[in-house]
Amino acid sequence: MASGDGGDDAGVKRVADRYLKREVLGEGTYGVVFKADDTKTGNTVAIKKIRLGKYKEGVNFTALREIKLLKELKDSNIIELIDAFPYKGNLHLVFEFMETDLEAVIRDRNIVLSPADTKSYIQMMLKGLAFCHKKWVLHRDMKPNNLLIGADGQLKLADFGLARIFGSPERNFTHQVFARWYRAPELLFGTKQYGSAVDIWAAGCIFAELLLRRPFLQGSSDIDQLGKIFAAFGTPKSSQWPDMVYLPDYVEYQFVSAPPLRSLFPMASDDALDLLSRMFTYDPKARITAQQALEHRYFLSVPAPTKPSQLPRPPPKGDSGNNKIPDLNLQDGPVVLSPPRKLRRVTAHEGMEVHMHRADRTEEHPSGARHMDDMSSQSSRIPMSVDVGAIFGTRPAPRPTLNSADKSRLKRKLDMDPEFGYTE
Ligand SMILES: Nc1ncnc2c1ncn2[C@@H]1O[C@H](COP(=O)(O)OP(=O)(O)OP(=O)(O)O)[C@@H](O)[C@H]1O
Repeated sequence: MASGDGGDDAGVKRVADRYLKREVLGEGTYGVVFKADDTKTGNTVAIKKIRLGKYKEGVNFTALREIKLLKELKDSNIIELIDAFPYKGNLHLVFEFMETDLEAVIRDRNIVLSPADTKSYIQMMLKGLAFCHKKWVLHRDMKPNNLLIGADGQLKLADFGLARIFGSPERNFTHQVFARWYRAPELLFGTKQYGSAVDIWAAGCIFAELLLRRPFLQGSSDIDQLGKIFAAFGTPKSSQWPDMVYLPDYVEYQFVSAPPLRSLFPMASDDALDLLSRMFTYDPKARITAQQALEHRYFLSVPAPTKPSQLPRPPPKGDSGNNKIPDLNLQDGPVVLSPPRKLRRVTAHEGMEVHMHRADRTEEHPSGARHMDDMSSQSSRIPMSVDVGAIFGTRPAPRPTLNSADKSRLKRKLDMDPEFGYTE
């Protein structure tokens, strides 16, 4: 039981005269989440207690106004934000309670997902995205554990808009590294001006993960993430993505051609592959939108999506052993696994990498936007031989081979990113 909110002793605590706080459900990027009873409605809710920290000053103004907007986002595929209030120095966000999430579905080895089940989950995800994008709200942190599943089987997007309001104040190693796997290439190239296409890329990664039953592109650093993307889809040509060369962290990679998508997803239908390729379009301006994706023939062709109430689901969280994190080396061959949340064993080296990335990425918020004209268009050539097999995580990603000129040009990158080694 988390402490410090309510007035009473051990056991149930009352929060803001309305909620009876029960057990802690977990801790995420923004703070602790606990289960509670809403005495006003009799419903079970999940309360996210956000440590305001350095955002204390601003939260009363901008953040609370934005949160008010989030409360108005009501859709059957979005987690409802029921209430929001500051309490004892923390902001409390009250959400409808959900039994499980897509991460638990993907990694549950007892669950067999039929093509119709996958289609149903993807359709619900895209419906939620399309609704929010229509209202100009981005998610920015799409990943399987942010797709919650209710007792009725409905999948709902959680944490919508929070990344924009709060940034990633407490993003630690675990949260940073797994969020990376879903990052769009424009974000990895350091764009400051991004749009709903970043959510579509992430949604494509989640689609792929449902098909493969393991994370698709498991980069160990931002550069390695790009390497994994290029190994899967080929290096982008400027004809495919004309604005790419203007992005702040753009570097030119040695050309790698794309393997057939079919070779990466041998079991997927042609329609599924076509939709995937449109979600993984490099140029964010040309990437399919959520609404267009919903109109794609994948959703019109057989099999029809499974009804949510008939979808296979793991037992509700908190039931025996369901929350155990498997003890796995992520790069050791194909495993049924989605990003584990509470992987605490971090080597000093990995911790250092995260620290460096955090420092490097502090200006991600749109308020720090630089105009494209201000951005350096100088590029460095990184000869890089990428190995398609590496994207399956069966062996480490190949090291790029650099000559001395490359080395000095890339010194800054190497300083930032100890994972990015090189060989003579
Ligand atoms: N509405 C909800 N209903 C039930 N459980 C929830 C709800 N929201 C969050 N949880 C659970 O609370 C825990 C913490 O969730 P939170 O969203 O803060 O972080 P996370 O999803 O684990 O990681 P991240 O912050 O990186 O997204 C998780 O176990 C999550 O499943």
